[in-house]
Amino acid sequence: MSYKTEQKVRVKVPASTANLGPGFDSLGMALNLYAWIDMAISDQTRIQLIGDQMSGIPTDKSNLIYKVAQMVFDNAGVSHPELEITMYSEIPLTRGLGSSASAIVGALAGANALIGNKFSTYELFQIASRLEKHPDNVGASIYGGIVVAFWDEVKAESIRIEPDHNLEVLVAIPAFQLSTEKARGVMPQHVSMKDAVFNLSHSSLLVAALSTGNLGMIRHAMKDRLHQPYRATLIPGMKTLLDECEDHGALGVALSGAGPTMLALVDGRNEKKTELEAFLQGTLAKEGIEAQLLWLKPSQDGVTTTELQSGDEGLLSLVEKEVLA
Ligand SMILES: Nc1ncnc2c1ncn2[C@@H]1O[C@H](COP(=O)(O)OP(=O)(O)OP(=O)(O)O)[C@@H](O)[C@H]1O
Ligand SMILES: N[C@@H](CCO)C(=O)O
Repeated sequence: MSYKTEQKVRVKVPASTANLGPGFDSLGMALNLYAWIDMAISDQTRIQLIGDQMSGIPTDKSNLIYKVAQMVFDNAGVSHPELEITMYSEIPLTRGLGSSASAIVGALAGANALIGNKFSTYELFQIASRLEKHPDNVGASIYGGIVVAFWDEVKAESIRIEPDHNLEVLVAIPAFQLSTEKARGVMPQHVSMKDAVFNLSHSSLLVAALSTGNLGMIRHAMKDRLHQPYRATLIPGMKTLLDECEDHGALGVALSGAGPTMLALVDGRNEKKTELEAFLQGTLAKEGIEAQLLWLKPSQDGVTTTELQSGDEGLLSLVEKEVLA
């Protein structure tokens, strides 16, 4: 079988926040912070990573994006061992905003586009869930919006929910990194039936609240007993934020993904935004943690790809001119 081979593609992929509190490994929301990847089949592999977020990421064939792209080609039965890859990302690395999912999804979409989109979006979601081992971040980065999903180690299924147009997101991104591996390592192997029921009822209610635009219900629903109490030992100040953010204007608060970023959902019409900012930053500062605050929105768009023409400007030039959008 032969495929139309594109020369060069550009992928834009959103960041994501996983869990939203009780929806451990099953709820994700795409955020309007993005990574871009240019990918082309080449005669020699060259990997260029642009920007501060990329520091420490390898630029040889051990790079995750290169490896995931090769997996797509192998699955399709084609061989393109040499690739030219350029990536620029606004998504902070290893902070709980889905940087690894953005790399996996971006690589899958880019490589798939180069071979004429042999795989459907659903098939890419299956591969991405298998690679990431949970579908929440990758689902949001692929489909955009809010994604409810499961992965049972054989297949993944998901439904997208449209985020309420008043929903805004304030994130506090600590200066330190926390790997998902480490944050999963502090969780117990078994939980009580009581805690399991607590989470399934709260997660179900949260999904219903988000689906119906019942923003007032979020403060009751966004509570978790499966992972946050354990992970709070890794992030000083987290327990205070979980207990008190709602008194300072948040609709609800959670650890973003595996952390260390803290995330507050906010009604855009709320007048206590400055108070919430001060509370988040002040609480972390009291523990000696420097944190960057960012106001974000849910990203309606999931991953997108465009075919580049020979005259199109490269990512580096667009980043330097600050016109990348
Ligand atoms: N652009 C990239 N290229 C190659 N590897 C990357 C890239 N982005 C992330 N990674 C890999 O993913 C790791 C971070 O994944 P990890 O799951 O620990 O955090 P995260 O994805 O940022 O947060 P979370 O999964 O909690 O939302 C990095 O240390 C790096 O190994
Ligand atoms: N659901 C995952 C997201 C982080 O990758 C976790 O909380 O470990």
